[in-house]
Amino acid sequence: MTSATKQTADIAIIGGSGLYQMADLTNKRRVKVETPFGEPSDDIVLGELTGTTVAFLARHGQGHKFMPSEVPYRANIYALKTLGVRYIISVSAVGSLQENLKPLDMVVPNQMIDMTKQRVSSFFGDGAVAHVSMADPLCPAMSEVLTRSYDKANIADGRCHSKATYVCIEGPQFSTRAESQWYRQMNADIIGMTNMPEAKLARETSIAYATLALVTDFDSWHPTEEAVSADYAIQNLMKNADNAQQVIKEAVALLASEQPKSIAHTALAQALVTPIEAMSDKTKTRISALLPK
Ligand SMILES: CSC[C@H]1O[C@H](OP(=O)(O)O)[C@H](O)[C@@H]1O
Ligand SMILES: Nc1ncnc2[nH]cnc12
Repeated sequence: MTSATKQTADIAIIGGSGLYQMADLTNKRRVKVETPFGEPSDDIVLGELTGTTVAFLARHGQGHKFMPSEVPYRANIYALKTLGVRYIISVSAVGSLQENLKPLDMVVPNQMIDMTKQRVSSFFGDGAVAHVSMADPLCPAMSEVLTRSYDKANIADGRCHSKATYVCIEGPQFSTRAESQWYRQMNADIIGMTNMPEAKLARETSIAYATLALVTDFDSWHPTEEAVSADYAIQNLMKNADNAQQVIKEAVALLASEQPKSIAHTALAQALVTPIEAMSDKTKTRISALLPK
């Protein structure tokens, strides 16, 4: 099968707020994927980017219909797994919790703190137990590719920072000033509402996952900068969406040519506690895409 007609992809992009499509994707075909966990946020768009087939999924759906708590995270990740995806580039708007991370900067975080409260964060259960390692929640090899891609893209505005901690809140409301200060005391650097449980679920499916975070605001802690509003964040995001797509293009080319090994690719092999033979047929069917063949 030529890459132009492939219905599978090695690399996926999950586009967050403000990134509902990729301008340079060619030969687009929309794929509806049903999963045992329901429907994904939207059709998945397969297409070619710099000669490589990629899968694009708008996290909040076209028209931004799903709140962070409502995003069907399990269906999204499971659907990408069934398309053969091994690398997910997650693109996200974030607030800055540090003076040196400024709107229009990009950040490739390496750590996460999960402060979400009402999200299902595992594919397991119903007689199947697995405990994947989340010590390094974002794939180090892919993150290194993202920072290199930023340098290759020659972005005129802002800077790129790495080794930062992303704190994920439930939302949809932004944080109070007291909460924002508390996250700073936790040594969090950036704040968002979506990358958990996405990163946990990706790890359970053995897909490498890394984040390109676009700084849009100073959240609510800053003594002189305006406290974040959706309008303010989206205006800054729109200024940076084209730049993000240039970085993604470089990253896709590097991932396709280098195919980096990821700690995620073998994550489930070390984590499954329940023998497959001990699982019910119903459970095995439900998580079949995850289980070793
Ligand atoms: C519109 S700003 C708040 C919104 O943006 C971020 O979403 P995403 O990670 O999908 O870019 C943040 O988590 C909130 O959902
Ligand atoms: N300050 C903020 N808090 C949570 N999510 C965000 N997304 C963009 N800015 C944000």
